Amino acid sequence: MQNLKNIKKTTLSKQWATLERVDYDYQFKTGEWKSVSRECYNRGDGAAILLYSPEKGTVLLTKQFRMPIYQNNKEEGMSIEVCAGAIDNNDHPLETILRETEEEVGYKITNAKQVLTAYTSPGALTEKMYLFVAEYKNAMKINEGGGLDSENEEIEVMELPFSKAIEMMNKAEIIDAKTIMLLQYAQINNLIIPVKVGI
Ligand SMILES: Nc1nc2c(ncn2[C@@H]2O[C@H](COP(=O)(O)OP(=O)(O)O[C@H]3O[C@H](CO)[C@@H](O)[C@H](O)[C@@H]3O)[C@@H](O)[C@H]2O)c(=O)[nH]1
Ligand SMILES: [Mg+2]
Repeated sequence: MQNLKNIKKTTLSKQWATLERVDYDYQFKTGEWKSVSRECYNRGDGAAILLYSPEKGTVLLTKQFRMPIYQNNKEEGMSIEVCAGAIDNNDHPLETILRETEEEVGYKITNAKQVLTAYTSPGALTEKMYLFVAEYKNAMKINEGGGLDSENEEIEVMELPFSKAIEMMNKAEIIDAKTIMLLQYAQINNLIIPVKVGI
């Protein structure tokens, strides 16, 4: 970029993830150069997946306690989300999401389709998320899911009619951005057509 120079990074915190302050000079459209400072939180990239069953008309979601949400609103700490996980250093997003599907919801899927890519909060986070969809079937269930005890995860698996998930999204009971993106993707693309009884 021609309108960006003198980038200087200062690490403000380096623990679980890294918080950096980035100072830089940016040339605005008027031609004027200005010094700008932005804090960037880096916890890597992520992958998420909407697991759906066209036969049953259902989706598999998770429910877990999220401290950052609780910090914002004490009433909303238990978050309903699609299965998701952080991408380990050199993993491919697909490998990550197949592993997370086993750990969090207990299904062994072998394939998934990447449908969207999204920066989840570009004013603050470096995180890019790879969003997938995949069909699941009862025969693919290999364990109860729930996440890893060793990582202090406690994840409730929820199997819901797709229509119920959409209703929960519309009533702001589902308020996680990646989950909303994927539910709306499924809606727009008619992934789950309601079963018509008696036809
Ligand atoms: N000690 C410690 N552990 C942490 C911290 N933050 C996360 N962890 C641990 O790191 C693991 C993260 O679990 P994942 O399933 O890999 O990620 P996630 O929390 O579900 O995050 C997913 O969704 C996020 C929200 O949309 C995404 O930000 C993220 O990229 C990912 O896709 C969990 O075991 C959690 O205990 C922290 O600050 N300290
Ligand atoms: Mg997770």
